[in-house]
Amino acid sequence: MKIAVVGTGYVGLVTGTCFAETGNHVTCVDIDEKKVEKLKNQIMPIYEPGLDVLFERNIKQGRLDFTTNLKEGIKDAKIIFLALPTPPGEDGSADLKYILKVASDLGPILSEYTVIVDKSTVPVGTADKVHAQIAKNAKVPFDVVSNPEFLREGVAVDDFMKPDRVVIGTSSDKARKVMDQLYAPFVRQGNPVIFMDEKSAELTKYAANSFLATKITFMNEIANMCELLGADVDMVRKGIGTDTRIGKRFLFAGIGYGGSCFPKDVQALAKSAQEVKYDFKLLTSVMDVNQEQKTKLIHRAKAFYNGSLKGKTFGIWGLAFKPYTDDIREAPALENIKELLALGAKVKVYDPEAMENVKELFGNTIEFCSDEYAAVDGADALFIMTEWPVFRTPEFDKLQSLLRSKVIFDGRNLYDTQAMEDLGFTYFSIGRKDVDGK
Ligand SMILES: NC(=O)C1=CN([C@@H]2O[C@H](COP(=O)(O)OP(=O)(O)OC[C@H]3O[C@@H](n4cnc5c(N)ncnc54)[C@H](O)[C@@H]3O)[C@@H](O)[C@H]2O)C=CC1
Ligand SMILES: O=C(O)[C@H]1O[C@H](OP(=O)(O)OP(=O)(O)OC[C@H]2O[C@@H](n3ccc(=O)[nH]c3=O)[C@H](O)[C@@H]2O)[C@H](O)[C@@H](O)[C@@H]1O
Repeated sequence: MKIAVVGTGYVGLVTGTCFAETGNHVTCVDIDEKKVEKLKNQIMPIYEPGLDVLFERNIKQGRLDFTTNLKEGIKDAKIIFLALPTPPGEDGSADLKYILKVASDLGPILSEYTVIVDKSTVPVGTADKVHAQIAKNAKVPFDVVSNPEFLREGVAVDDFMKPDRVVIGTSSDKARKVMDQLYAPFVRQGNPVIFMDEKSAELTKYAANSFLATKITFMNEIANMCELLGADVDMVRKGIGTDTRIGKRFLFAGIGYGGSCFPKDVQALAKSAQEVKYDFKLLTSVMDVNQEQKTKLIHRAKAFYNGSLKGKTFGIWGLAFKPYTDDIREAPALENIKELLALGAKVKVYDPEAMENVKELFGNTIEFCSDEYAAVDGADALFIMTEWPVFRTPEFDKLQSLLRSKVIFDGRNLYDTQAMEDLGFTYFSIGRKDVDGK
């Protein structure tokens, strides 16, 4: 089948590449000329494990190509995916300007029946808006379908190729058949394609992300209680996660959720609630708690250093919002760096993948180091912000000799507290007992 994907960000690239991998011919369209030039030269603009191999194979086999020209890109396409940004507008609601612009451009250039698919995360009612926008100038029949994406960065290929479920919102039998055929290879393992109406599909996406953000936030609050009561959040996590009604995943306490989606989607759902005059109190709390959680370790550092961080040097391990990505959107590390600089501290950083993206933001106000050990050389303490595997088993001897004093603020609970006590570290983590290295 011939498919067009409009927007070659994370979702567009994974969607396009995976549909090519299952034998379709995919043309990806983007207005960013530099990006399209790179893609044409087989340069992958994002770091996503496993995607590059599929990407190169499908380009070589002639199933995946790129253009900046929408009309050329959608030629003969039976399905057009919109994988466009939906960033927060000034009031926190999802800004639909990118989607509606492409919808209005599509109207006059559709030449036969086409299924247009909202792959972006969009508020309830967007499929209707996209339909109305296209209909203004369309001369041929078409359907607009909602097909939200649930992939996670870092494991995006696996999530896309072997989804837990595929959600498709459509009230058209014709569109349903086309989508069913397209997704057949992805659900051979028996996971379902769940058909529903457009509005329910749109809300399903916000409900999923908001539920997961709430689950994490709940554990962060339990961690805060653990600290006050002397309990251990890792034990509590194991204790409740083994209950299959709760489940083991997304129960890890830390320095708050970040990324390009949880923060914006929780905010957008709260805004949608406001618009229909519903007071979604839970979401407001989730956002407030998450905000406080992000810089929690700085408060602990301030208390440890008798109120002032001025003149101190801190090493930071991890900049990306989570491991296996170079994405720094809403990464807790960024807020911590800003706060440390504002308090007069010096900052040295290392991340296996995200350094270039952070250079664009902080320039020479912080020191970028060649590896994790260089980042702690001469530092007063280490802050751990992202749980990259390389940080899990450091050479503690080396760490001890490089740090000015043996102090670690760990936002991801990477180390065993007893082991840190045995090694003589002063060790602060989340929801567990503090280790006083004296
Ligand atoms: N990043 C993720 O892991 C996930 C994102 N989503 C949702 O998918 C949507 C897209 O997200 P990302 O891929 O992260 O966005 P992104 O910001 O990385 O990429 C969007 C792309 O669209 C392009 N674009 C903008 N206007 C265009 C136009 N008129 N014509 C052609 N291309 C245009 C941009 O140049 C950019 O390359 C968002 O709604 C997001 O919430 C959903 C699931 C996962
Ligand atoms: O809509 C989206 O864009 C995507 O958002 C998330 O995926 P992603 O943002 O890639 O990353 P997650 O693995 O969900 O992690 C999000 C944040 O939560 C944090 N987190 C996650 C799990 C956990 O137990 N604790 C925790 O603090 C991570 O550190 C990270 O900052 C969802 O998991 C995807 O299903 C969804 O498609």
